[in-house]
Amino acid sequence: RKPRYFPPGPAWFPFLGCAWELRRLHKEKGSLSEATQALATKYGPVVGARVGRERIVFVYGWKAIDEMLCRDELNGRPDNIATTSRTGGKRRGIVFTDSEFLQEQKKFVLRHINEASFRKEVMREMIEEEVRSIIDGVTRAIQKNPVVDLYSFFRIHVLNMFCFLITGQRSNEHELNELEALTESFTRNVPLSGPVFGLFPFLKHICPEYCGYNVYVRIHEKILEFFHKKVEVLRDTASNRGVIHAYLAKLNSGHSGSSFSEEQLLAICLDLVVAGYDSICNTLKFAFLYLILHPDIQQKAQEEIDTVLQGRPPTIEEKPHLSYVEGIVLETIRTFVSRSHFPPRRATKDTHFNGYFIKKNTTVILNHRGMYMDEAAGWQNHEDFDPGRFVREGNVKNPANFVPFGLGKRRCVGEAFSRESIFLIVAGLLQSFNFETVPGNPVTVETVENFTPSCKSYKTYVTLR
Ligand code: HEM
Repeated sequence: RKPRYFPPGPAWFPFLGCAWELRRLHKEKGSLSEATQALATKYGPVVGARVGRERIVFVYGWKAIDEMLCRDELNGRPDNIATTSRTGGKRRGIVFTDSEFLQEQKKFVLRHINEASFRKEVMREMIEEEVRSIIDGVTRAIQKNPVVDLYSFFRIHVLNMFCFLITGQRSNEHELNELEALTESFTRNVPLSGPVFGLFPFLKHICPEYCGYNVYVRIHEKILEFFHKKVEVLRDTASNRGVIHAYLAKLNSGHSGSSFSEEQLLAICLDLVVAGYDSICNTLKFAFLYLILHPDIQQKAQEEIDTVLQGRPPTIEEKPHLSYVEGIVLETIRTFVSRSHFPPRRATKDTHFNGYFIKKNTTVILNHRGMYMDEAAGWQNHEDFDPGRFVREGNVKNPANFVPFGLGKRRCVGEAFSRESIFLIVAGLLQSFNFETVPGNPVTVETVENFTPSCKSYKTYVTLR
């Protein structure tokens, strides 16, 4: 039964709740974020629903989400079979934990990621070298055939950057291929909307293979096992870099606190790769899709790169002078995130929001679309790809209502790493090549919903500049 003062929404039917209506809207609109936008249009910015046994509140629009992001009692994460079966039946990691446990672990990881990433010369050099390797790879490929799938070039190099962040070491080709296959399988098997057995847990007992439970557990076990092997190798290696090393040092210090454990370390590695890798790769996939669709934007960025860099390779130090290229990065991130929701939240106690009652343990889902694809939130011509909206008088302007990495205690831990690595790859490739559509191969910006939003695979006609 609906609790009193629960937000308005579609009718609840026995057993399924509103699952059928959500599925219908999803099909009709083509994406989950547009489906929940349609609910907001009908019922208002805060919509109440039930799917299976879960009560869900969907929140839409900048005003409501801005308020919600800073409410501590709405900062939890769901505690259900989907969030625990990924890590041996216990809540571990960062993405799906909360309370004091999360605070202690997140503080530690954030400090080490930020130290390991762009403030450290060695990480910066590593990323710049990976960008050079992408450029070399594309240069070699187009000598044989100018039509290439750029995405396949990014993936392995971006993965190498991640492994470096986590392990402090370069990974060999065999390891990268193994992790690449695992993340590929993860993306294919874990939908954007979460696994169906998370909402209908009994399916795990009736049809564990068919409902995706077995593959879900298997794939997480394999990724954890990959990092377990890494930890064993790094345990006896003298190094002062990478999240694993810092975490092991903390465990051995005798002052680690009860939330620290080796199982938790493995879950953190899993979270970093799963939460971040696909997001960076798909943002890059969208960036080059929009660039081939807008030769004028490409040309303007190249003129800026040529004027500022005078042939030098792009570096992070030069970023403030390449505001239009940074505009491309921000505009791509805007179009990428607006195709999805924030990771689900949970009310950690009974509370009121926008005049409605939200019971403890209700799942709360915030829609990015209403924050960045809506004139009401201040985005004029929001469907257009326009990097200029982030540039004013030659400087990057980051509007206060542009928070694609979140705000407050649950803010993304990979913001700096993402922004810098995407910038270096986009600037490096634009400096070296021209990108065009392939004649006879139409491309589309339609959303494909994998674990993170993506677009259909496309090929690019690439020539050296
Ligand atoms: C384009 C790239 C990315 C975007 C747009 C993005 C966006 C986000 C957003 C919106 C959240 C949720 C914030 C919230 O719930 O309020 C989040 C959480 C998170 N992100 Fe990212 N992210 C990106 C890349 C990365 C990378 C590269 C990493 C890892 C190095 C990463 C690790 C995480 C983690 C661990 C969380 C969970 C934080 C928490 O639950 O407290 N993300 N991200």
